[in-house]
Formats: sequence, structure tokens, C-alpha cells
Amino acid sequence: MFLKKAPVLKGVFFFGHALEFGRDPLNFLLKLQNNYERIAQLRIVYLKVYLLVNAEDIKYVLQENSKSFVKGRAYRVLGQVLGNGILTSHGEFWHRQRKLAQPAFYKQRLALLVDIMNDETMTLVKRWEATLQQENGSTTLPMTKEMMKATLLIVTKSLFGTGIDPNKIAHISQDIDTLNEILSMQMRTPVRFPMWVPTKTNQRFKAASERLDAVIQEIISTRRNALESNPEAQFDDLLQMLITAKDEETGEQMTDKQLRDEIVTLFIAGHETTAMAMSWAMYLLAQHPEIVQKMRREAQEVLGEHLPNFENIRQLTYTSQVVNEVLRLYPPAWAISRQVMEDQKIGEYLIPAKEQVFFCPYLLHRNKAYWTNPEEFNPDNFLPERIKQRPSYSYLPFGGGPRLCIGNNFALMEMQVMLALLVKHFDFEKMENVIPDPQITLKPKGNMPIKVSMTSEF
Ligand code: HEM
Repeated sequence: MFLKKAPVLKGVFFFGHALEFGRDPLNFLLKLQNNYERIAQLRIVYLKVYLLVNAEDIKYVLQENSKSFVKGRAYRVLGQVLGNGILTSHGEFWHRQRKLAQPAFYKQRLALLVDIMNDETMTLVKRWEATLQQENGSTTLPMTKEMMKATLLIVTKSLFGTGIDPNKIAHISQDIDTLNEILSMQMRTPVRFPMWVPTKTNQRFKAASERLDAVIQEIISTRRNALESNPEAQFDDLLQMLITAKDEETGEQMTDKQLRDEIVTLFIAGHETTAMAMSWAMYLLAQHPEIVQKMRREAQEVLGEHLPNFENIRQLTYTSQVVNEVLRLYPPAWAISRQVMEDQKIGEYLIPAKEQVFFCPYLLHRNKAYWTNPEEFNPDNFLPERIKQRPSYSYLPFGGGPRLCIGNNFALMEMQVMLALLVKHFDFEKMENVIPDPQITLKPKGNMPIKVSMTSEF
């Protein structure tokens, strides 16, 4: 069959679409989605990429033909920090690592983590209450920072147990920010100095990576030593599961390097995404007191005066709809890419070997073919009967197919716990318009100031 070339958008000499894309990626891509029905080809300097618009084509790439579409350039950039962990690896190696790590995310394991989520959220509630008392009942908080602090502590305790010194972790949070910022820059610019050139950026990158590695290595060796001196010792955390996990066929365990890569992957993938989702949730709720009220009633009915347990998570159905709707409008993983191994076809179009395809959950979730009034914040979009009416791959905050996010249930549970407890105590008010800043994750521009006050309901 004769295959057509994907439609090409006219770009400028040398740069292609780099400048327009760089200036305002989301609006540039929205424009493409509105003008091209299925696929559009663009060029960032020498890099050709193909944007996929249709849920069916995305399903083909992520699920039906996932072996032919592997993780490409973006993941090689991330690999400089994450190494060869579950997010960045592929083939047999990925399959083995995923199998080893998967049990750590089974429902019965997650049930044990609800208490950590409760504790950290209640610490946040107490801290906010103390500030409100000092400031006559209301205060404006930089929501992104608040949420980063809370999700960092939750992922730290879930991964490494409660014995870890939170200050040590808070200390590397700045380094993680630096690494994120530099990787994000590298993703957008295909031309850059190699790491061995001592530019200022490369030096900052190296220093931050070394500090991150030192802390992670110390955590791993402290645990290995504790287990050596007392093999019966029980640590109920993900680190323990990963250290003791054995390949069913070979009985092999992870080396220190593999452990390091998986721990750094889970640590980084596991908190910034959730922190951004929680910040956007606060931003949307601050504009919709009627939705907050509905959530509060549900929290009161399901929880009464208790903290949530695992069973309650299933019962907080409206809160779950709110979480899904937040992830629709502001999916932290706003773009997902793959590289084709050999020539591939998408419908009647050819994607030549080695090229990159990508799709944007941010666009897909606003595509009028799948959503009515896509810009409106409407948790009813996730009523069971509405979900049934949409194609399955029209909503992908956690990706899909075999590479579906391993932490999806962890994140959903964390957001439900945090939101249920926060709306029980506080009201929120938007202080300024915030626009999204698509870095590696979909961040808000600025710190997202939100006015918080004690609720007078109940
Ligand atoms: C709201 C929060 C989160 C969002 C939006 C999110 C999103 C995603 C997405 C879209 C992918 C697929 C990437 C691709 O196909 O290229 C992914 C993969 C992954 N996520 Fe998440 N994630 C979240 C939370 C978490 C948490 C809490 C953890 C761990 C504690 C985690 C760990 C991972 C890992 C290890 C992978 C790689 C899975 C694989 O390739 O087999 N994520 N995530």
C-alpha cells in the first residue's frame, strides 16, 4: 500500500517550529490539534516529530503495537538522572524490573500506606491551622511549594520508611529542582554542549546529581547493613520490597546500581507529578466553592471524625471524580513520546524509522471530539455512564498499555486522602490567574498563591 507523508506545518528556515513551540508550546500544539485531524509533522531544528491527535492512533502506539514504539530521545535525556530505571529502560530489562517492582504497588501494599498519607496531610493541616490562628483566620500560601513539601514527605516515608531524617530529604529537594530545570531545557533544545564541557549549567547539573546520588546511596547502604546485621528485621516499605525482590526464574536480586536507578525513578516520578496535580486541584477548587461543599459533605458522610482507611477510598466517589477531572484539565505528564524502531504506518501515513511520535494528554483531554465544553471544570465528566460513552484512550493522565504508570493507584489514593482532609478543614480562594508552564511536568507559572481560611461549615 502506498503511504502518504504526514502533513507538514510550514516552519522557518533552520529553526523549523522551534521558536513558535518554545514561546508557547501549549497554544501552538492546540492550534495544530484544531487544524489537523489525525497527524501533523513538525521540526525542531533537525529533529522531526509527529503529533498524534486521535485516541485510536494513540492506543495503537501505546498498546496494540507498543513493541514497535519505544521510549526515545526524551527518555534518554531523563536517563541522565534516572539511569536505567523502569521509566527509561526498555525490552527484556524493563520487563524484568517492572515485574520485580510491581508487587510493591499491589492494593494490599498500598493499603499499608494510607496511614503515612493521613499523617503527612494532618501535619500539613495542623501547620496551616497554626498559621491561620496567628493571622486572624486567613492566609495566602504558595500552593506549589506547600504541595511539593507534603508529597515529598509522603513518597519518602512510603519508599524508605519512617526512620529516615526528613531534613536530609528536604535538603536534596533543591537539587531535584535544579535537575528538573536543566533536563527540561535539554528536552526543548536539541543542540547543546556535551556533559564533559565545563559550562556553568553542566557544572550545576553534575553537583546536584552527585548530592542526590550520595543521599540515595547512603539510604541503600544503611538498609543493607541493617539487614546484614539482623536478617530477621522487618521494614514495611518499598525499599525493602525492592531489595528483597527476586526474579522468579533466575532468583536474581537487584544490584546496587539497579536499586539506585529504581529508587531515584520512584522518588522523582512519585512526588513532583502528584505535587503538581494537587496544586492544580487547589487552584480549581479555589474557584469552585460549590464543588468543595459537595466534597466536604461526602467526606463528612464517609469519614465522620475519622481519618480515611483503605475501604473509605473506594467510598469517596465524588472526590475521585474531582481528582480525575483535575488530571484531565491539568495532566502533569502533559506530553508523552515514543521513537519508532522501523518504518511504521499510522493509518495512511508513513512514520519513517528512528523518528519520534508524540501525543499530549493536555490536548487529548481538551479535544472536542471526546469532551463537551472541554475548558469547563466539571467532575460529572467522570460519572460512570459518561466514562462509558468515550473511547478508552481519550483520557490518559497515566499513559496506557504495558508502560502505564506503575504509581497510578498510589497517586490517586494520595490525592483523595489529601483532598478529603483538606476540604474538611479549609476554604480556598483564588488570588490571581495562573497559567500552565509545560516543563517536564505541567507546572504552574509562579508559586500559585491561594488564600486559605478555616471553614465555617460543620
Ligand atoms: C499524579 C501523579 C502521576 C502522574 C500524572 C503520572 C504519570 C505517568 C505517566 C503518563 C507515565 C507513562 C509515561 C510513558 O508512557 O512514557 C508514568 C510512568 C511511570 N510512573 Fe507515574 N505518574 C504519577 C505518579 C507516580 C507515582 C506516585 C509513582 C511512584 C511512586 C510513579 C512512578 C512511575 C513509574 C516508575 C513509571 C514508569 C512505568 C513503566 O514504564 O513501566 N508515578 N507516570
